[in-house]
Amino acid sequence: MKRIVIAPDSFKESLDAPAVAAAIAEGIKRVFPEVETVTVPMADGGEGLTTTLVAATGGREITTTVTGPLGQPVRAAWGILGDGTTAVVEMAQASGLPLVPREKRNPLFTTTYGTGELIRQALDAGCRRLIVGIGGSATNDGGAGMAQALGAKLLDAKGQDIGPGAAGLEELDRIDIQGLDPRVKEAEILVACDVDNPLCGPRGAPAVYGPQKGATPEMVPRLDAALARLAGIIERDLGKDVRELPGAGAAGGLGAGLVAFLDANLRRGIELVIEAVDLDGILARGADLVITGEGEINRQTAYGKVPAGVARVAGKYGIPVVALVGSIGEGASTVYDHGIKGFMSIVPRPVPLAYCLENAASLLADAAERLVRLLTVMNK
Ligand SMILES: Nc1ncnc2c1ncn2[C@@H]1O[C@H](COP(=O)(O)OP(=O)(O)OP(=O)(O)O)[C@@H](O)[C@H]1O
Ligand SMILES: O=C(O)[C@H](O)CO
Repeated sequence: MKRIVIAPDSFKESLDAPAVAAAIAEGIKRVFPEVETVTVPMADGGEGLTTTLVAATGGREITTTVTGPLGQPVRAAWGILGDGTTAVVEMAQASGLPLVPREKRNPLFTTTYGTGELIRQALDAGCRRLIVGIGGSATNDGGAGMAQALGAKLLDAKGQDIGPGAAGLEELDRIDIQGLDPRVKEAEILVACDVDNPLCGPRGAPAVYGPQKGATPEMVPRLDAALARLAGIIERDLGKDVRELPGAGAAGGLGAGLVAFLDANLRRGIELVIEAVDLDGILARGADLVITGEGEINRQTAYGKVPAGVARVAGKYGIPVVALVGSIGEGASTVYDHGIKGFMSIVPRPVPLAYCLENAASLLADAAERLVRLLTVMNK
């Protein structure tokens, strides 16, 4: 073995993607110090997009204070990529679920206003190409708050600005985008969606992701009706039907709002990241092996998660792909049909999850060492 490309996702709640890649590289070097390890941290649209793209392109992060999901000030980072002109904004930084304490989670009231403020800051900095990562949200406002932060008017029947969250959408009567920040029109906005759900209905944002944000079963139809109301008024006042677009339902309907208000393009997050880090270019130079990974490998993995995306690209160059994972979930074996030749858990013995989360870096390095030792026995 001469060259190994390491292209993992983050392990949620334990390690970000650059740390996962570094730990795997360390484990390989213990056995094969002479092997070239190329670390390419990956992401989809959710948490970690900014760190990943900034690290991959040699860009920089800027930390600022914006309006959090409940209206409180929060510290949030956005990035300028290595090209100096592309901004990366991650909604989870401003409007993400971890920013709301469990007992306060209520998508009727949470807003994406802070995400709009981050977009405005990127425009202020002169960026006219923006990658907006959406996923991991605390919100269900269809991007209404984001649009308000950028100057759109969302008005109730009395001509007053509607309040925050899905509850505000219930009062929505009309939309006026005349006051929208004019720099939005000059900008190319690409959206990295972590999922491809439509806005409403059984596969829509409230039904599928509402409960994790604190929605009770009774609240879900109310949230769904609020987004349907927004979509209807968008169609009437802005002439766009955003309901069924894949990704419209990502981040509580922010996908739909970004298309409606900012004329953005929705993309699968993993595909956008593959392009941004030039995974094709890296693999075209050849490698003996690609190691990918994620916190839990399961049935979802095959549907556009990082390991499946990495395997698709590696497949073009005939490079075998294996995965190191925290947990092996239900349906994990479906990944064999998507180009992943094998996977191994980093868990060493029956230990509590908390131990694995805390010690993920050393467990990963040990597992990487075991993996490459196994992979080479037949070649000796
Ligand atoms: N170090 C670890 N050891 C064991 N299991 C882990 C570890 N880190 C994460 N996990 C498991 O992975 C789960 C998170 O999965 P993952 O990191 O793949 O994120 P996800 O929720 O599937 O989101 P996405 O893949 O879209 O980012 C955790 O709930 C936990 O069960
Ligand atoms: O934010 C959310 O609602 C989920 O991550 C799906 O996008």
